[in-house]
Amino acid sequence: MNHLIKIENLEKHYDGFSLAKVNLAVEPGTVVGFIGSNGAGKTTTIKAMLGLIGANGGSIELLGQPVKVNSPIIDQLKSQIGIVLDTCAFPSTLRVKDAGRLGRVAYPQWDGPLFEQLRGQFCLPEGKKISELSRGMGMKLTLAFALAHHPRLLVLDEATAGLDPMARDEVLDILRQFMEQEGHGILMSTHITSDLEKIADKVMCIDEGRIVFDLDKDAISDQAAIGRCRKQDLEAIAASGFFPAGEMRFQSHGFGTDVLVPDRFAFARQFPDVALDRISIEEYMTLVLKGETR
Ligand SMILES: Nc1ncnc2c1ncn2[C@@H]1O[C@H](COP(=O)(O)OP(=O)(O)OP(=O)(O)O)[C@@H](O)[C@H]1O
Repeated sequence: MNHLIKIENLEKHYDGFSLAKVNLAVEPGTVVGFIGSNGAGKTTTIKAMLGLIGANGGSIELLGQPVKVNSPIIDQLKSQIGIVLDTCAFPSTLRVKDAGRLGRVAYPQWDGPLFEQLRGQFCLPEGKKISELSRGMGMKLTLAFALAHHPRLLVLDEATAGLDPMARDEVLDILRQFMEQEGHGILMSTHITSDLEKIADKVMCIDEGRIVFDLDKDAISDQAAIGRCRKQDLEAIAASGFFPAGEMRFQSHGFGTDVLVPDRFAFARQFPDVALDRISIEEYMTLVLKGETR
């Protein structure tokens, strides 16, 4: 199968920060959520992937083509990739309707009626200047622009940040429609992990420039859990050898200790008296990034 995105061993060094051999893949038919704390390396990965900044090592393939910084191949691929970065990409003096004109010039397969439909759906007045749009409206305009040239791949960096909950649901519906078409895929970086609960197939987490987990969402939503432990439960679990040494992750709080349980079924067989709750992506990430280990 041809990957839409295939990054292997990507390295990028800044003063005080490095991307350390990042691997990332997006296959056709999948939505990959890319999460991590502020400054973890999401935007750096995305920019290097799109050839907007140079990399110090590794390989990048977009739609099966090798990519390097400023490579002309990016221009050729541009028509097949919709990009929404975390800022509105249009000059501030432009009006909303001018964005449609730009699209017509930039993309041979530009779909004016689709742009108009999305503009209406997103309540973007055609006469408004870009400088007069709210942050959320700017993101909606960029998304409409990205979708109206019928890309196969969407790359979204914090694209739903700044949108109210109803607008986010609307955008997620549009992304679902986009995914109904064969061969399409999305890479979306976000801090709003509840959006990923609704739409992602895979979730990748980066921390200090390293990928710390790369999982099918079902491995979190269906397979994993939080064990709600008392002190004596924690000791019994630690002593049992259920988790290899150093791989039990937990966080203590006033009411007891939460343990990250990767396989709820195996855990329940061995510790039937420990209460298990479903785990959200956010809780999973917090336990991996902030939990103690034993
Ligand atoms: N042009 C640059 N020069 C030097 N350091 C940079 C540059 N761009 C980013 N960095 C550093 O790289 C690190 C990763 O930043 P990046 O923007 O990739 O994080 P992020 O995961 O997207 O964060 P956020 O969630 O806050 O958007 C940070 O420490 C940042 O300061």
